[in-house]
Amino acid sequence: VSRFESITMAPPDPILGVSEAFRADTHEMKLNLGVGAYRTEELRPYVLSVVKKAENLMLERGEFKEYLPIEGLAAFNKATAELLLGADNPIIKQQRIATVQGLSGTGSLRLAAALIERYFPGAKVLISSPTWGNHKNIFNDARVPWSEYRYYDPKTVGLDFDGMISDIKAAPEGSFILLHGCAHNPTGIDPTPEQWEVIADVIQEKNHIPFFDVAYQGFASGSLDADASSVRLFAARGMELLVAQSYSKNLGLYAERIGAINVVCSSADAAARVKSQLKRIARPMYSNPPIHGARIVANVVGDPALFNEWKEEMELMAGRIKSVRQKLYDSICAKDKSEKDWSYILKQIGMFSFTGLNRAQSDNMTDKWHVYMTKDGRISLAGLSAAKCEYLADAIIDSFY
Ligand SMILES: Cc1ncc(COP(=O)(O)O)c(CNOCC(=O)O)c1O
Repeated sequence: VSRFESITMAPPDPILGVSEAFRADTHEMKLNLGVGAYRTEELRPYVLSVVKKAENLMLERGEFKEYLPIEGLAAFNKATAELLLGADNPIIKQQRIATVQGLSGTGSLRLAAALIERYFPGAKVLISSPTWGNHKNIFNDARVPWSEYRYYDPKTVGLDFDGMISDIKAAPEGSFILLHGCAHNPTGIDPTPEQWEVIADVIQEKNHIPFFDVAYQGFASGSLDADASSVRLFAARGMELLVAQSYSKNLGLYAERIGAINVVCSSADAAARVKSQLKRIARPMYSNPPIHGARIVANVVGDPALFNEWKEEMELMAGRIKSVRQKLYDSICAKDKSEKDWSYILKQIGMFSFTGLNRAQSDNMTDKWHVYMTKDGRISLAGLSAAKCEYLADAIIDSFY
């Protein structure tokens, strides 16, 4: 008998498991709207041309593969903080931001969770209901207690703003409030600028600590600055805050695992101490981060021509998703004879659309129509081509009624 007899089979991941089921399906019309990864109109993965150019540059230079410092590549850390806050943000000159390169967004969130567990015993993290499937796992494994704030209103397929505010108000003083900087996953529903102001007010009032998860900067609207406006609003108020970043989507560096954790502090001295403890957490966890993705980001941002080309490519990606969102909406409206108002599909932003389909209806999408999506009704528009919108509209209408 094996010594590992007590280890049971783990269930498939709610998001990544969808792709496994998709691959096993042999139906010719199958459609993978599960994982949040960008696809071209031909439904193929996309390596940005600026990434290829940067990699060619790096190959020509023949760079070393020595260990990075625990905190990562300095040029990357500088670039990522400037992208987030704006290069001319006084916080950067005042050295009030602690930036540590992390293993993409997930690893950066995990470093922050470990810091909270170690230095804020008993503090809770409030996460949106619903939220990205891995948030709960990250805080559970880091032994950080969490609870949910209301976010999605199924009646309006919109934001339950009053519920969100009252839950944040009701949380114990000094809680961490996890906020999606832009392109909320899975709902695609973002607060308006006015609502962000109120969210900042209540967080300041209750002495909470804002904790942003920024996984789609530039990818949601096509503009790096617009997509960082929520974070910059809080920073401009002089609030201390945490921000996890990821370059998986906006630079297409998914498997390179490149991101960062940023902690904006009220003084340079506090930032230095926070950075030193983030390093102390990272060292026994993975010692130091991978260099390739960090160099790509540093090279793209560091070269004005490449930086501009990257911005154009982000607008292209965001643009394709916006147009396929519009085409899906038009296809549904053309087919659906009921009075149902589907405009929520247009109001949502970013890679995902929350269709409002419940679990049974989502199952029908897969079982009958071979459309693969997460069971919460989320579809990744990045995996949809204009050519497939009619078919998807038929599937959605069939599943809804
Ligand atoms: C809100 C959020 N935070 C963090 C991340 C972290 O991504 P990564 O660790 O790749 O940077 C992601 C990426 N999710 O993409 C997979 C999916 O939802 O289908 C994310 O959506």
